Amino acid sequence: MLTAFWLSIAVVSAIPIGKFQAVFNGAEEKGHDEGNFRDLKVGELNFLHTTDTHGWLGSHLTQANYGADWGDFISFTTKFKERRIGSNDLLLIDTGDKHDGNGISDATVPNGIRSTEIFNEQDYDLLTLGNHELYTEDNTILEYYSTVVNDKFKGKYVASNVEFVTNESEIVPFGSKYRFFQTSNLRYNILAFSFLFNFQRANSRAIVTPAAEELQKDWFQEVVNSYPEEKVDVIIVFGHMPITDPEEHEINKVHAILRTYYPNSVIQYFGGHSHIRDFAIFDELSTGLQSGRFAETVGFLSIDNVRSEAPRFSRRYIDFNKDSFAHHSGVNFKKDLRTERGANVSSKIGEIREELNLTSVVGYVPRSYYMDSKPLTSKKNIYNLLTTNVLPLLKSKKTNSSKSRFILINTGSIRYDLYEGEFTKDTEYIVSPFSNDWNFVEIPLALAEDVAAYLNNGAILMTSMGPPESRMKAELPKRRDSCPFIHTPGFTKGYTTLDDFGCKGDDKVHNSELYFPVPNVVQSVELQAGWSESVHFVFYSFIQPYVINALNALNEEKKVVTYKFSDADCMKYGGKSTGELLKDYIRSLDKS
Ligand SMILES: Nc1nc2c(ncn2[C@@H]2O[C@H](COP(=O)(O)O)[C@@H](O)[C@H]2O)c(=O)[nH]1
Ligand SMILES: [Zn+2]
Ligand SMILES: [Zn+2]
Repeated sequence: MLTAFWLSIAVVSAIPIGKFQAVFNGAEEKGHDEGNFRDLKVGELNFLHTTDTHGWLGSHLTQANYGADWGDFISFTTKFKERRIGSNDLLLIDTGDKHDGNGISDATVPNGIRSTEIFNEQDYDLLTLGNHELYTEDNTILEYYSTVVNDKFKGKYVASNVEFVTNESEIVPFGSKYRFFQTSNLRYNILAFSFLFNFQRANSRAIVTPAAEELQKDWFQEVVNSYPEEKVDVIIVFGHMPITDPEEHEINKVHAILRTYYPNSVIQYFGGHSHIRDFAIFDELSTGLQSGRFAETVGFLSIDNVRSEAPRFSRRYIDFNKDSFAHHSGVNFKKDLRTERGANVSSKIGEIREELNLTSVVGYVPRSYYMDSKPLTSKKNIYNLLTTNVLPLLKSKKTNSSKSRFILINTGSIRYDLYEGEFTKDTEYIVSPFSNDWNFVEIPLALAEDVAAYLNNGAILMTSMGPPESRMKAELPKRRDSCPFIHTPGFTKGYTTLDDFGCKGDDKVHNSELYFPVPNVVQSVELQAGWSESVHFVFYSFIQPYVINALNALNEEKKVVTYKFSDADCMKYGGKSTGELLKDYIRSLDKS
């Protein structure tokens, strides 16, 4: 397999990049190439952006690159504002997905109830929701009543294309449809919108309208009438929507619509959902920033000459650690970074960890297992571990050892590498946070044996089955040249991000990570000797629609059965979750 180095990707923009490079001349910043920091270029209007934090508020305990917690982040933004911004302006923005992926958010019922208190300690100027706030009613209700209507964020929580169904079954906006305000120092007139991507799996308490459709509604026309171009300095469009979207191009459609009303305005995008660091040039007056995932990154963007015809944009991806935070906020030592409020939040996080027993040890992981920096065939690949040693441990009342069995999972159900060392209660939520039911259908082997291949070749499924970042990485081979592959003794592994401004966006030079493509689904196969009329085909309830679709498409072609598959054919299989089976496997290693 050709080794595909993961470095990130260029962006599909509406107009040939070459044109923009002339406008953004010298955009490829002259960042340092040795082991010290690439600095931030503070401008008139500055932004710090987070997205897809997924409950990672307590730092990455095993990765120093991301060793700051939410309290340190609060200290950083305070010090950064005090010491670097001066008479300019700074806006803090978040673009959703705030649980599902860490014990601090997921070890409570409902998940997020304690982590939301911590998250909301940050003084965001603009915030919104992601699809993970809409999978379950509990999460949606919690998000609405704890954050949307929280006085602290009055007017600041914007969701232009999402509505909430209240307890009284009334349909109301999920926050503000837009926000018009002036920045505190330079009094820039800001018009802000927020769009969630076209997420169609929302629970009954929320309604999502595709962004382009939403912009046809009267409310938007009224906003344009109230705030015509001459009254607006900058339009901010922030939301849980990828900045680079090679499949749906949703953000490009939004941009084209806004440009018909605001042809000469600066439009600044902040995106999320695909879990990558990214920066895109949309046109001479418009760029987009995306700031990774899991509190590994604070995205920085500045705009200078805001009111001119040639605004200048600068971006930086800040590693979420105290060295970076101290350096960029201009304090000499990490100890000087701490603020009282930040310190209080950090100690609250420690209390929650204790209270939720997150540090309790289940077993010991003898070696690290990776999602995509080892190939699927490697014993160090986590999907290889699951399909070989873990999924076959699944037992339930339906298990019939005389029957062949397939167990299929979507690779997006695994959220993080499994590192060598203690497997704690937190590890289960980090690696496999979704509490999915196991369902099954009893089908002929002739159909069962082709389902995985079908699901792995269906491009349409890319957007909702695989790990979020893999959707973009899979596009890698079609992109422009990648960045130099860095392997320098003493450097730590981390991100080297290729974006529309080149390869020097990361605030530190890191050794590059290898990347190997990840399919949409993987499966364990247990074929019993002898011919068995039918097999048990077991799968996550989350992917049931895709399994039914695959069976009917395959049967259309192979004519194995004379009926169409539907939900009625799917039965509960039962048994332990993948996270629990993984714990059982790790415990068994201790005994051997
Ligand atoms: N097996 C499950 N996979 C799930 C579930 N909810 C989400 N997912 C996976 O996550 C991505 C979306 O994650 P995001 O952070 O990019 O929004 C999705 O495409 C699935 O692959 C679940 O309940 N079970
Ligand atoms: Zn996410
Ligand atoms: Zn998302």
